Amino acid sequence: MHSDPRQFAVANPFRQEVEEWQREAAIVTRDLVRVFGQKVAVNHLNLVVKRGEFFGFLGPNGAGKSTTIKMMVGLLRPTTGRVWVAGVDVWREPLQARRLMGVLPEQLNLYERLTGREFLTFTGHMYELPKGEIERRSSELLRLLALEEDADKLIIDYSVGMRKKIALAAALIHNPQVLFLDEPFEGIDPVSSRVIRDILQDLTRRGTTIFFSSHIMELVERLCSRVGIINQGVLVAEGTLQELRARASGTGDMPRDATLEDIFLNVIGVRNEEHNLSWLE
Ligand SMILES: Nc1ncnc2c1ncn2[C@@H]1O[C@H](COP(=O)(O)OP(=O)(O)OP(=O)(O)O)[C@@H](O)[C@H]1O
Repeated sequence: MHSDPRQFAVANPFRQEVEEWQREAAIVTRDLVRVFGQKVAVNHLNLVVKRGEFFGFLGPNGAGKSTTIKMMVGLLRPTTGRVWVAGVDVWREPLQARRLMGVLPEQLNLYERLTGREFLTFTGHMYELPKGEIERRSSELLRLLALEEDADKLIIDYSVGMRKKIALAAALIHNPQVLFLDEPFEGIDPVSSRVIRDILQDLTRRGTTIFFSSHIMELVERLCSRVGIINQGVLVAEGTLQELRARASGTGDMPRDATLEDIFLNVIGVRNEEHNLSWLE
């Protein structure tokens, strides 16, 4: 181990090259670890997400998805390891990193006593956007996300889906380079779900990188250019859907037209067994 970075620079002749691809990538994690007591929630995660990718992050309940996202966005300090977003070290230059990213966390931390519109205005000011621009972007986001009618209602009176949508609007208002979304479609109705999908696809076409976690396999299959699967804190598969399919069918376990759900269940080791309650006759 090289604890002194200068020592590392001398010892590692590839350092410059490494730093170059780090700058070019949208997200890089190196040996990311998070331990809670005896529990290793994330175990030496090494991941590279390229700019403009729509990356789906999958895993069963408790696999480590939210913990990973929290470490990536600066909400939870890693036990060890490092994270770069758009070339910026998230834990060494947190303010600079925050400007480049939009975040929809799992647990929404909203200002309940503000109206939806006030919350967007507040967020826009935080990112030092000009007043006129904040108004323009807020109105457009509220209209697109069908929140116009409730824009002047307090957030405390919003439904689960409305809260998610206003949080998403706040994550988008500064036009971030990298967007982190933890379960963005949970609690969202089909109409808004379609709108959000369209917005996200448009964003990636314009070069935004999206890293999102979801349990909705069909959506991930439809939207994502690449997928990572985490199980018990370990990244167990990663690639395009075609690559994952080819790998799985190469082992003889999967048909060539396997769905993402088939691949997911196979990778995390769920066999095709009957699941019945013994006491139901
Ligand atoms: N603050 C915490 N204190 C202790 N343990 C935690 C804490 N946060 C997460 N964990 C544990 O870390 C593991 C990973 O949790 P995490 O929330 O990252 O999973 P997840 O993949 O997002 O799950 P889900 O799909 O259910 O949201 C779990 O075992 C969880 O109990």
